[in-house]
Amino acid sequence: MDLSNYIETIENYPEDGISFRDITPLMADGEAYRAAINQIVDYAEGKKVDVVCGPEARGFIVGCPVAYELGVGFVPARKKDKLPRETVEASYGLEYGEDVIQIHQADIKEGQKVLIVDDLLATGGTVKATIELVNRLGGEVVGAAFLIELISLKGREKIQEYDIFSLMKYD
Ligand SMILES: O=P(O)(O)OC[C@H]1O[C@H](OP(=O)(O)OP(=O)(O)O)[C@H](O)[C@@H]1O
Ligand SMILES: Nc1ncnc2[nH]cnc12
Repeated sequence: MDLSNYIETIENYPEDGISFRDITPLMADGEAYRAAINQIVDYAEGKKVDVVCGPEARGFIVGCPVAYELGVGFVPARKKDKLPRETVEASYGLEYGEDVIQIHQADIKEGQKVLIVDDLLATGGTVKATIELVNRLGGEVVGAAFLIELISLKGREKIQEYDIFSLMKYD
């Protein structure tokens, strides 16, 4: 199954010059969604993952079913002021704009093996900030998995010391 058939490209969204890669057609198709999740689960097998961590919002859509299939928990990295308990936070830049994400301090335990999952790797700002938070809490990042990687934005270079997996590559 060619999963790229389920990705729509919208030019000049949300800003001029951005080619937005929309994953919602893939999510809307049960077979394609399952195939994509299963490929990330296959990648994660053998890594002894204790917990999956995914950034809001699209990281939840991809990360939660991966965690469920692996039989482990899911830790949300949320945009600022959405989490009610004590948090750690990091700010970051992305392809369009900047943001702050937070993780509950209590959600990652010292020594846990953490798999980061998101829909898309662009500049790498989001995943780098997420990794930084996991590391600060004593977690060990064992990999980062994405549906889509935007090669020309070189996000991979920001996290080159980590094991990175992506299902589909675009310029
Ligand atoms: O590699 P980067 O340059 O950091 O870009 C990738 C991030 O951008 C998108 O999230 P966005 O912040 O747009 O939030 P959303 O998931 O809530 O739409 C996407 O889901 C990734 O998390
Ligand atoms: N080009 C893009 N398409 C979809 N989501 C994105 N997040 C950051 N850049 C993106």
